[in-house]
Amino acid sequence: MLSVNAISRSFGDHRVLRDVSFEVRPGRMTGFLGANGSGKTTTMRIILGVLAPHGGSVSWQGAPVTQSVRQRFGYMPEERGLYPKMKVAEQVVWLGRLHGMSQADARAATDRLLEQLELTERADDRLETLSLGNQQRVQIAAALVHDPDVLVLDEPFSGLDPIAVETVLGVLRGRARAGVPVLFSSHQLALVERLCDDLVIISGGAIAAAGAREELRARHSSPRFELVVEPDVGWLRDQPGIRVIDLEGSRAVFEPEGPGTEQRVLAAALSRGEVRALTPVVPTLDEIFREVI
Ligand SMILES: Nc1ncnc2c1ncn2[C@@H]1O[C@H](COP(=O)(O)OP(=O)(O)OP(=O)(O)O)[C@@H](O)[C@H]1O
Repeated sequence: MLSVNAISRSFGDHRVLRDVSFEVRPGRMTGFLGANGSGKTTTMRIILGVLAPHGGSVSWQGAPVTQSVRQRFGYMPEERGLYPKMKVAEQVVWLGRLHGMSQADARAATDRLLEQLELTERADDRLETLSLGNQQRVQIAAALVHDPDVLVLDEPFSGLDPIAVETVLGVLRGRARAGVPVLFSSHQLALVERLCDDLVIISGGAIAAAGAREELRARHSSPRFELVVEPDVGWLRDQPGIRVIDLEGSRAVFEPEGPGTEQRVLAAALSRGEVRALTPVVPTLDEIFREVI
């Protein structure tokens, strides 16, 4: 497990991170969310040792992260640092070699990754001749070539079309299933909602919420129900013990003020006519995000 333990960091007088702690668990995709400037990239840079924290530490498997441990991390930085004039495969092989791989192992891993990322046909093209989305896939290959123990990816899905998102997602999920902790930042909440197991939400340099996605959902949801009836649900406004959130025509969303109240509402609805649905409403990640930041 990768643990971030109470890290803090300032730039001049600007305190950018305050006591940031969270865990990235093996085999899980952890989404790192926060508004622009909230401290995601700074946190990731500290995890990778590109930047030193002013307080706190980062540990891997319970021990402080050293440079040799970091050699086994895979990082996709915000500033995409590949060489535009170098050929795609040559570049990924070279990065594998920098991580200590033999030429043959780096070549085999590169070929495998380029195939998984659907880039085999571009292997001998210079990076600058690829579309931005394809360059982004090469960045993913560069982060993964040495089969890292931990993956830290800054916005790996930005700029990818929906098909490319699925391709990259398949590759990352494969690594997670093999037991690798994967931390990735993203502003695409619908995407994060679909693909992450755990969430870390940072706001103004401090952790606003962290935990398993479903746990966070449960914690941040006040029980709400959607009721759909025939013909009209206007009578719901006069029901005691509930708060009507939204009502239009035959559909309404309400919050029961006490346990079991929704059953009384259901009985009232059935006594008036046809009930099409009474469904619990689960908050979206977008709603949770707005609530906690
Ligand atoms: N090298 C630096 N020098 C001065 N200030 C910095 C430096 N790096 C980051 N900051 C400041 O730290 C704050 C957090 O920046 P950071 O890049 O970590 O945010 P972020 O959450 O990754 O944002 P975004 O979603 O926009 O990428 C910002 O106010 C930024 O201006």
